[in-house]
Amino acid sequence: MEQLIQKAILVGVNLNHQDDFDYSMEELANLAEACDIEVVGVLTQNLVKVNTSHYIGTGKISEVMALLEANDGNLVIFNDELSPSQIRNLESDLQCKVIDRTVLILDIFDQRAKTREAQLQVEVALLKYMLPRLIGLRESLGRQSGGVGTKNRGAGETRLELDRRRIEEKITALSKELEQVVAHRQTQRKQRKKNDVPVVSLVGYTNAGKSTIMNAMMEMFNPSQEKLVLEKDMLFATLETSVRNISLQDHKSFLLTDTVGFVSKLPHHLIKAFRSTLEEVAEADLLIHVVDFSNPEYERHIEITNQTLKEIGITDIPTLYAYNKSDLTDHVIPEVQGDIVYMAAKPRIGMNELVEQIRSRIFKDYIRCQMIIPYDQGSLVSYFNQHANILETSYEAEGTKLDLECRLSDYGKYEEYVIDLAK
Ligand SMILES: Nc1nc2c(ncn2[C@@H]2O[C@H](COP(=O)(O)OP(=O)(O)OP(=O)(O)O)[C@@H](O)[C@H]2O)c(=O)[nH]1
Ligand SMILES: [Mg+2]
Repeated sequence: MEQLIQKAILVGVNLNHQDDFDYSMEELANLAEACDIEVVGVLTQNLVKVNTSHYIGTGKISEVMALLEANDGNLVIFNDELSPSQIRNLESDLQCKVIDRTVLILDIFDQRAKTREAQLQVEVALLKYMLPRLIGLRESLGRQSGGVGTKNRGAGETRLELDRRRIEEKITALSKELEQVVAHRQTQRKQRKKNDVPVVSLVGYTNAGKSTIMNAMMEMFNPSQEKLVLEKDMLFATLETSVRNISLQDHKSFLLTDTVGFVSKLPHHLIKAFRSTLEEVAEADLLIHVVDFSNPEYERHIEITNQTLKEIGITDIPTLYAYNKSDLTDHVIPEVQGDIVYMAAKPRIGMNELVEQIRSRIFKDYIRCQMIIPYDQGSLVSYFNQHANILETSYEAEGTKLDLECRLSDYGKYEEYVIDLAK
């Protein structure tokens, strides 16, 4: 473990006046903070085209150097992914460690990953990020030793070739292990699917309040049964998908999943690595897109989240928007406007409204009917008591008479006992 306090200069290039540039620099500072790095200076440059050798213009290099010296900095963080040769050139000119946004995000994920699956996913992403950088290094060594082509391998080159092979083998081994973990989870998921319970997934930008909503729901509908999930004021508090059963008062139930949040410029390898985690989301019947409505940039967050969802192939799942943290705004809460619920999960305002909106969207396949269940089928009555909304129970000569709302599939199964459809 490195004990040295990291003091960083952030460097950003604003290519052709991107309107989200300032915001992405602010976010870079938050990412650094999440890695326990102190930001001691920021430098930006407007460019029409990046400088292939150093990313920033060579004139700017001395400015970075001056900032490093003046602030005792020992690290430079670039807002965009750098090529292997750019990192090399910058490090040799600046005489200090240079990293990019991608490494920062990978590092946060690496620190936070707790389950084996998340750890494997992050490790694969890290190795995949390293691989081309290693090859870049090999190319430069090859050039130095004057070797061209593959016949004339220098000693250094061979070693790197070995390193490269080792990394590739490791990626293969880890990917295999990951596949097994994923297969296991898929079996569990299939099992759940068979039970015919709707799945609702919380999605959204990191720190929007997804885990807080999950916990609030559990408090309301699943008090003692299962563990709460971690909610914390930091980026990427949640990395693994948790699934909890939410059973409403009328015994209609659904599964609620909480998962990793998104951020702009999420490294491609990472999105790919987390695809299996996000498969849960892909199979949801309803998405709750959680938005930090108190964040001035909330519209941008919505856009980035939708874009990321699209990248993992999620486009046509009905979506409800939870405009969370509205307690920090002037907006009246709770309020429902179409697909938007203005609410605040932390002080528990608008939770009932949110649940009502979920309910009206996912329990469409319920049917109201009356049944008479013979007295020798007592277990069926208790089944319905647990899995249906019983509106009235009375005892007739032929059996127990239930006026109930039950799942269509149960209705089909026990149609022989139905005496009347909805009144
Ligand atoms: N004021 C206020 N704070 C909230 C509200 N909901 C959540 N928070 C706080 O916001 C922070 C982030 O909440 P989380 O639930 O961890 O957010 P998340 O979306 O799960 O974040 P990641 O797991 O990092 O993607 C925590 O400090 C919460 O206490 C709210 O309605 N109002
Ligand atoms: Mg969370």
